[in-house]
Amino acid sequence: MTLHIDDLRVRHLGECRYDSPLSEMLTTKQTSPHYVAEGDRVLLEDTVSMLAGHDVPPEQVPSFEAAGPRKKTYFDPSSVTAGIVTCGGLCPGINNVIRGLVQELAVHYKVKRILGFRNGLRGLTSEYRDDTVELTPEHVRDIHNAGGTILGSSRGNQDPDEMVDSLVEHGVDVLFVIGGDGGMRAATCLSTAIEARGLDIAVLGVPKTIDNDLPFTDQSFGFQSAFASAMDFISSASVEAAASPNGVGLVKLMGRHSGFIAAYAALAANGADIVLIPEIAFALDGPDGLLAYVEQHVRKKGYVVIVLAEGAGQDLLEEPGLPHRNGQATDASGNLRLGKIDDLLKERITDHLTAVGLAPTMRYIDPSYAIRSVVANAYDSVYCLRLAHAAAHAAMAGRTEVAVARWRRRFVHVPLSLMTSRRNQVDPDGDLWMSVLETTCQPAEFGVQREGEKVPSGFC
Ligand SMILES: Nc1ncnc2c1ncn2[C@@H]1O[C@H](COP(=O)(O)OP(=O)(O)OP(=O)(O)O)[C@@H](O)[C@H]1O
Ligand SMILES: O=P(O)(O)OC[C@H]1O[C@](O)(CO)[C@@H](O)[C@@H]1O
Ligand SMILES: [Mg+2]
Repeated sequence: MTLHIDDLRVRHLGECRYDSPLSEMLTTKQTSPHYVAEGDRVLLEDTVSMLAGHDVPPEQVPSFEAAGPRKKTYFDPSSVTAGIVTCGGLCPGINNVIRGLVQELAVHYKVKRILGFRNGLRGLTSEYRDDTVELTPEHVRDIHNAGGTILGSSRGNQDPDEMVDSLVEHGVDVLFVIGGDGGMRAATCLSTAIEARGLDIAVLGVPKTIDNDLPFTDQSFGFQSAFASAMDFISSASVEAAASPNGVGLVKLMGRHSGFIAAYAALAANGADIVLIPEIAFALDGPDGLLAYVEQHVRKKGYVVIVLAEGAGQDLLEEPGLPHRNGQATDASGNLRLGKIDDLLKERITDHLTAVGLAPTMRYIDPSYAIRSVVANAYDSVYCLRLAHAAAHAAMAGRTEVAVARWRRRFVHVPLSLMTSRRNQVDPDGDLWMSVLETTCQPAEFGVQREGEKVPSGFC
């Protein structure tokens, strides 16, 4: 997808006319390796060859608006009511973001009021819109010490107009939506409905997902805490498998369409022999298939450790996502329910190893929600706080239909249209997957050949 600078432009509600309470801090600020001055932009691409591909002057090269405080604000802070909503699956650090928003808005901007809508976007429907919670610095002082979200979350679709009615009823001027891809889509719908009614309400997204599947952000908050937690389960599976006759350690991790948690956790644990992710198809049978490789491993090493992303190998299940597998084809938000690839692998590996005289001891671990309900680690805590600051500044400056993100280590404004334009996935030709292959020594693919390519039989 080739992007033009216009694709990266951010919507403004209007001219910034009020002196920002932070303006004094900004008087001497200039762009440096550690700061991007107001008005400067952050490049989308970062290699010489990619930049050389654009035959345009530097100011037209695709770039993001830099995040951060402005000298002037669009809103008069003292008259602002802010709303916060958290939606979708849990993710470490949501409370940190809520806390950071409340502190920045209350302490520095001294906004009039901050409302938390409860239980996700459901909290903006007519039925639940009065079940709000007033958020103050005192209220949020210690919430970063707990996982989850103090506001609650949910899945399920809501009518944008009904949600806008709730914002109007509560006099909300800026709404912060902390959500994943679905949440960012919902924020876009809300913003469209707000614009259609000619209302002056800013909608800001703070991208949240342990799957790290949102684009145009280096990594999403909470991802690091989640894969650090997943790492411990891989280590446990390795210990168990190594101590068992023909041990098979199988760890299933979250990751519907993107295998980042599996890849990073496996690298962190550095004890996995095989990593299977949704982005790379694999065959079970045949001389280059997964089962033959597992057998070879168990014969040579005595055990094998497999890290499996939940969305991997869905094509191997007869009817992926169909009702009989999980009761319903999709969840309340329309996300496809996945087939149980872990069940298939357990069965096929056990059958295969038994047939070749290596009856296995299966050590299966599904940490499931345990990795996303943890408290944010120190890195994520800092990251969440800084994202919250960036979101508060963007809102007060009248930016709307935009998400805050960290891009190549700088904080930037990403139009929601871009945030929802594609999915971030592990690139089979990228250096992350190369590191996984170097670490596990597994072949680049199991029995599935790309056109005109010979499948290598492994590095080690
Ligand atoms: N395409 C869409 N258009 C409008 N709203 C949507 C859309 N998809 C999801 N939503 C809304 O966004 C909310 C969150 O979506 P979803 O449950 O998919 O989680 P998410 O934000 O993607 O988070 P995660 O994937 O990390 O769990 C849902 O309650 C739903 O109302
Ligand atoms: O059971 P829930 O809450 O729908 O969440 C499950 C999904 O949420 C995620 O954590 C994030 O979308 C996925 O990895 C996982 O499949
Ligand atoms: Mg999602």
